[in-house]
Amino acid sequence: MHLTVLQRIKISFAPMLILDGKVASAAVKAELTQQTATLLAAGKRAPHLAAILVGTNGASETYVASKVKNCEETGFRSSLIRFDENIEESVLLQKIAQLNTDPSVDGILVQLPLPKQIREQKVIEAIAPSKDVDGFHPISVGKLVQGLPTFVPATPYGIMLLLEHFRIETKGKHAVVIGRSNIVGRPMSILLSSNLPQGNCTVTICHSHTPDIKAVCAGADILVAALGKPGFVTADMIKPGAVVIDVGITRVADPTAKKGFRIKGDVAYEQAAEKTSAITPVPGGVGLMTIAGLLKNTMQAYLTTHN
Ligand SMILES: NC(=O)C1=CN([C@@H]2O[C@H](COP(=O)(O)OP(=O)(O)OC[C@H]3O[C@@H](n4cnc5c(N)ncnc54)[C@H](OP(=O)(O)O)[C@@H]3O)[C@@H](O)[C@H]2O)C=CC1
Ligand SMILES: Nc1nc(=O)c2c([nH]1)NC[C@@H]1CN(c3ccc(C(=O)N[C@@H](CCC(=O)O)C(=O)O)cc3)C=[N+]21
Repeated sequence: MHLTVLQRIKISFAPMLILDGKVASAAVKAELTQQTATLLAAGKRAPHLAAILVGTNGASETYVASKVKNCEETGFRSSLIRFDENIEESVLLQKIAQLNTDPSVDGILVQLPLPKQIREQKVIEAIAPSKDVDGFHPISVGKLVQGLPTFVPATPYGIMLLLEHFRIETKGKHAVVIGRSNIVGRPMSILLSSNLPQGNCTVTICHSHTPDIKAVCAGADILVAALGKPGFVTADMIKPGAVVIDVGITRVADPTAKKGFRIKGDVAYEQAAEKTSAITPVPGGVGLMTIAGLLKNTMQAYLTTHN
């Protein structure tokens, strides 16, 4: 059934809320910009993020460029270190070792995915945990699981910040996370089940072996889709009034679009939105919060070594 916006407002308790990543990330960035200005006024240096990009993957280029731009907007220093697609693993590990001991660098990020000849796990474990602003190092993950202060992976961290910004009540709710990757689904499930203000959910985590995933999702008060299958979540999988967080970012060819592609989320937005109480748009939702989470981690890395 297709309803106009006005009809929807009339039949629901409250109008559907768009969880706008532009608005929430701007609030996070404004706070960080203020903090940086205070540091500079006190004669201290700005936080410094070093981002490493291997090869010329189009999407990775876009994300890293955006991270660097956001650093600049916040008054942070950033260094973009580029390597050829064919570099040897040892060269990358050597660079990381150098950044680990460079006192002018607070955070180190190696953009994933990496080319085949490089073992991702080796790279993740080479980063000093004190500079691990992606939160992918096993020490960071272990602390997260134990509920200890640490760097939280930027995407789930950004989602927690988004929920906080829009004052979404999570306590006692049933959250379903689709996807169990180390960078999104798994840490997301840990945060939602933690006793943080935006946690205290009962969490179900789904993956490619989950039977009857539609029914599981339809039981969710909070549904996080992070599987990378455009339009996977359809209206029949949504409990009326649910909060839906769409993490998916897939480039789908579209000759009518300016760049020749369009970005699609994991949720069939139009049909889903009619049933939700709140939903994130793609683009303009979780992606922007990921960058906000990364910037917050970089400030935290700076403060722990400068205070
Ligand atoms: N907005 C942002 O800031 C970010 C967006 N992303 C996007 O989020 C999406 C997920 O990323 P990422 O976690 O890295 O992806 P991965 O490919 O690493 O993980 C996908 C997960 O989804 C599960 N999955 C795949 N197909 C199905 C299915 N049909 N039913 C149930 N589960 C399924 C997989 O299960 P199994 O483990 O069994 O294979 C896996 O656990 C991508 O679109 C990515 O581009 C990623 C990072 C940041
Ligand atoms: N070491 C590492 N850390 C990461 O955090 C990491 C990574 N590797 N590899 C890839 C994923 C993906 N990711 C995104 C970041 C920003 C947007 C983003 O800014 N999205 C905007 C724009 C989207 C666009 O125009 O492409 C939006 O959704 O509105 C999206 C996705 C970080 N990741």
